[in-house]
Amino acid sequence: MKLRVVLVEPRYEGNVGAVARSMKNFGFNDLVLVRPCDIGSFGMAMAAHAKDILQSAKSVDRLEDALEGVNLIVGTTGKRLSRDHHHLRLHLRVPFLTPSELAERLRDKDGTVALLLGREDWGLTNDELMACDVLVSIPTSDEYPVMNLSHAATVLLYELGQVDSTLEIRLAGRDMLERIYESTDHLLRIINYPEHKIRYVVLMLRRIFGRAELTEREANTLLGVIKKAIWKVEGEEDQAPSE
Ligand SMILES: C[S@@+](CC[C@H](N)C(=O)[O-])C[C@H]1O[C@@H](n2cnc3c(N)ncnc32)[C@H](O)[C@@H]1O
Repeated sequence: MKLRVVLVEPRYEGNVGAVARSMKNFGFNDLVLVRPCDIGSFGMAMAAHAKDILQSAKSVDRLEDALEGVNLIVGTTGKRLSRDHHHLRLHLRVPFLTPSELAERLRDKDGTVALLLGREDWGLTNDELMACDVLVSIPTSDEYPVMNLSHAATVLLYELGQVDSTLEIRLAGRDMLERIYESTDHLLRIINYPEHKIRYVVLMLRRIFGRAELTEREANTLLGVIKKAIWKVEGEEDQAPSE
């Protein structure tokens, strides 16, 4: 398992430096910053012996660019009991894990996992959280659940640093998953599935497959089955006598 830490619009250079330091402490080095604040001497000082990670961090304008080549997107939040998050949990059934549960799930998996950490003031938006395959929340006190960005990163990196990846099973790439969703959409259309339900079914598939952490082999098999069904329906349409 390879880990990419993605900080979304960090506002304080000290936090960015402290995250870089923790990354090096636990053996990670892939840091991507989405529209970050300027990072000057204070940020560098906070990075201490991890200045190299800060210097090689990639800055991008769009979250999508930070997720290039990623197999699994993990979102983080301290606000786990709000109504909005209940919505995410109940309706979309995005799994809500503790850091050690996440580490357990990633054991023996091969692929790139993006760990998304949010803004110091707002965290991650609901749309950003909804785009995640898995959500993680560090169990903290109900009285004050929200941690400092770099402290939260440290707890998560500690757990992910313990993940044993000796027997690696390759996770499906997101491009392969996108092909499954597109093909399913196409298949539903050609069998005249009710138009208004198609979007919902495809969204549901996204959630199910997001939770399932499909391997490359499983995704390939599924795509093969869907393609075969499309081919069959289209073949029969071609052969049907015209009216
Ligand atoms: C200061 S917090 C964001 C505060 C914002 N008001 C909120 O509640 O989302 C900054 C980031 O730290 C991480 N974070 C803070 N507390 C956390 C917790 N208990 N579990 C997981 N991540 C946490 C999340 O990435 C969050 O977006």
